[in-house]
Amino acid sequence: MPTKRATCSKGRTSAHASCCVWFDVLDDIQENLFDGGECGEEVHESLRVSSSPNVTRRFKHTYSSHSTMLLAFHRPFSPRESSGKCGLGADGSIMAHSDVETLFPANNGIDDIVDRQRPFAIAHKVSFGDFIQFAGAVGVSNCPGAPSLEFLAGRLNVSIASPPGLVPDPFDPVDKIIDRFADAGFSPNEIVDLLASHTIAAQDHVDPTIPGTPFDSTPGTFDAQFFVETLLVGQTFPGNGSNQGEVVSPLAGEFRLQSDFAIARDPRMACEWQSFIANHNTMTTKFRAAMSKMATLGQIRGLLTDCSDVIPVPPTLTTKPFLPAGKTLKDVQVACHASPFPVLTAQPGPATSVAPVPPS
Ligand code: HEM
Ligand SMILES: [Mn+2]
Repeated sequence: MPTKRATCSKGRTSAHASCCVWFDVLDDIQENLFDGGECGEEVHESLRVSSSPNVTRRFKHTYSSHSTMLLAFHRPFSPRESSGKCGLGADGSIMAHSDVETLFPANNGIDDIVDRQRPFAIAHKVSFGDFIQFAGAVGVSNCPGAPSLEFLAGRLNVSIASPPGLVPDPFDPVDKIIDRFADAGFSPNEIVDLLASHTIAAQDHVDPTIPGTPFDSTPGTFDAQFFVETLLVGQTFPGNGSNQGEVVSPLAGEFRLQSDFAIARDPRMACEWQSFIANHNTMTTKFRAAMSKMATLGQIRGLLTDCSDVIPVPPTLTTKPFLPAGKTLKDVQVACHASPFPVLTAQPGPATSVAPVPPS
């Protein structure tokens, strides 16, 4: 029997009438937080994405997945254990308690986005916890190649500030990172799944002299380049030399986190890492699943309403993973020995440098 869909603003429909408010939030943030929501189709194929404010920045300024991670690590106190009073977990505490949580070193750079998001949540009378997840899903949907993320609404606007030290730092040893994620219920492979996010990411604070330095040559595209380029032999620092949590990168203008370098080569995770290079669909499917899991930590799924039909469908990816110009297979430090390294075409021409992501 066909169920009747609720009609929301501008004739859009949702399975649940209570989801209609999110179409209005969508319009507002695409226009006023994401610069019109155009995640530049022009971005998707180029390492020279820098001339327009691109999706990486938007992603950061709307998402800060580290806030989600932070929330995720509230896990030890589930709603049940805390007598149902506080919706701990993905509860929006970073927005309600930004005075405390954005000071944690691992949340470096998150304060500005939290401050920019908060008024939207208040204006639309939605909870901080819901808003953070929604903005993340909408931000990702602006990136070509990304999955359309699940979005469930209904987190209470009640939270307590997180204790420090729960979110991993880029200089943490792999064992410690695995432990932190395990505390939140994530397997080593799921860490890799979540790290697909670093394909649309840049650093501002590890080396503050070169803000906007991306982790792969295509920070405007949700592709597998991050998984390719982290396996290349490192050569130079893009900025002023070695910083805590930084190791040499293979391309001028590209930044490499020590944690990404180490996880890519760790025998527990190397095959998951390599598998995404040849299979974009696996990468996005697993990223979506891990993000759903993270977004509902500390929540009871059955008490939330599925508003995923409000999230836009991301543009499709038209590129395939490649070896950056000047690189050959010999430059790849293959770390998975269970399956052959995928065949990649090399970008023609001389080596080029990766353009920084401009501040918005
Ligand atoms: C393995 C643990 C992780 C470590 C050690 C780590 C570390 C970092 C660091 C140091 C930065 C640069 C921050 C700055 O200087 O501004 C960064 C950026 C970023 N990370 Fe992670 N990360 C981890 C996992 C994750 C996860 C699980 C997600 C999302 C699911 C994520 C999403 C991002 C994004 C989107 C950015 C880019 C922000 C921007 O473009 O400005 N990271 N990460
Ligand atoms: Mn990319």
